[in-house]
Amino acid sequence: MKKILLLGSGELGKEFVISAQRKGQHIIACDSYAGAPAMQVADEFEIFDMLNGEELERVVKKHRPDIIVPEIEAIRTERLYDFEKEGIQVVPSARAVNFTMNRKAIRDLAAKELGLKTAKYFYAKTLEELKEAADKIGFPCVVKPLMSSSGKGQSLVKSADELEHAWEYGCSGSRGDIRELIIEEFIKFDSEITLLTVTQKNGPTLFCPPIGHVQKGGDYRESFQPAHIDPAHLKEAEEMAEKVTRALTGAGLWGVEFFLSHENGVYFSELSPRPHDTGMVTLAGTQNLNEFELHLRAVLGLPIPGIKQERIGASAVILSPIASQERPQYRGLEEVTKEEDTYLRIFGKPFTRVNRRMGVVLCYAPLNADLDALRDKAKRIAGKVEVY
Ligand SMILES: Nc1ncnc2c1ncn2[C@@H]1O[C@H](COP(=O)(O)OP(=O)(O)OP(=O)(O)O)[C@@H](O)[C@H]1O
Ligand SMILES: NCC(=O)N[C@@H]1O[C@H](COP(=O)([O-])[O-])[C@@H](O)[C@H]1O
Ligand SMILES: [Mg+2]
Repeated sequence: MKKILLLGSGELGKEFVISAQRKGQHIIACDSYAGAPAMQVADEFEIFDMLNGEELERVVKKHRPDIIVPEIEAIRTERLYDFEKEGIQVVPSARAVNFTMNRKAIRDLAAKELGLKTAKYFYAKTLEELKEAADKIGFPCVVKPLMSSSGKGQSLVKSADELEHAWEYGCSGSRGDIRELIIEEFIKFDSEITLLTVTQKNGPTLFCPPIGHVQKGGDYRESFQPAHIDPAHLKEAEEMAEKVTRALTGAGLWGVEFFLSHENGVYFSELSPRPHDTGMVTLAGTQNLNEFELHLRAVLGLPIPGIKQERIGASAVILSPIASQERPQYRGLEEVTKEEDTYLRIFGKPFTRVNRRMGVVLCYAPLNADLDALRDKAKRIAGKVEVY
């Protein structure tokens, strides 16, 4: 049995804990608030600010875990190098977690060192620098904080007079104390995918069938598997995923994000060194092993005999329309449960924010079924669940 310290306890962590406990592991779930989803199913929990290095060290010293599994980006990741030196396994590696928490580190590694194709980009430390960069990139362009996730602080800028707002919005949506943004060329992609990639301690890098997804405001709304893409594009994406995960080092499951364009090919966007929100579609049984089980096996160095697509699947999110400190309630459970081949996962978050993701609807069908119809079904059913 291993002692696993989970840093971040959202919906993705909750599923990971369930997989880990089913294999007899002991989990301490951490987050900044009480009653977080993964804490509800873990063996122990700790509530503290994971961006605070001293606090992080205190918790690591207290529990002496064998393995640290980061579940979010907002962690004092520099400290992870020390823990790794002391012999604790950091997942997938301290380097991977440290590089991916800041868009600058991962983007420069991918574009400059590894030569992967990405959107053109610049960094800006002031509004003036942002304006100069926008001049070079043109409109529309995308502005994001260097440190954020789930679309926080992100804006699509259509003209120069929107830059000031994008600057303010980006700075306010930034985690931590740095005031620096990335400005990117807007890629007119035809589709986007997440390529779940598994790096192993003893074994080759494995790929899941590609997951297609749709985002709104930088946050995922629906995903489906398999995405039907050009085999040449898939091959290119797999090669890029292999390169970037090798450069970041370590064992685990990664969500590697790409934009696909018929005209311009494959662009690397970014990656998570952990299960991906769009990968929740694998909870519909689309594969023999879902993304959380794959992550766990890779982390523990257990064999993965192969990844097989068993059926097609679609996920659609349930967002909160309200902001409240009260425990949320849900209407429409009968509406969902009367549907065939459908699962509902309410994450159990103890309070709401506007547009906070509270649950997901998962639908599946045989491999030869119509994927578009399945996507519509998942969205229709998710629309029947009301958070209040
Ligand atoms: N340069 C771009 N051109 C076109 N669309 C973009 C660009 N950058 C981001 N987007 C859109 O915004 C979405 C979110 O962007 P990105 O993945 O960089 O943000 P994020 O906050 O890290 O999201 P998450 O943490 O949920 O993965 C992308 O999936 C894509 O739909
Ligand atoms: N795109 C990253 C992502 O989906 N992360 C997932 O969302 C949780 C935070 O949710 P919250 O903001 O509702 O607390 C995280 O803990 C993780 O499970
Ligand atoms: Mg993303």
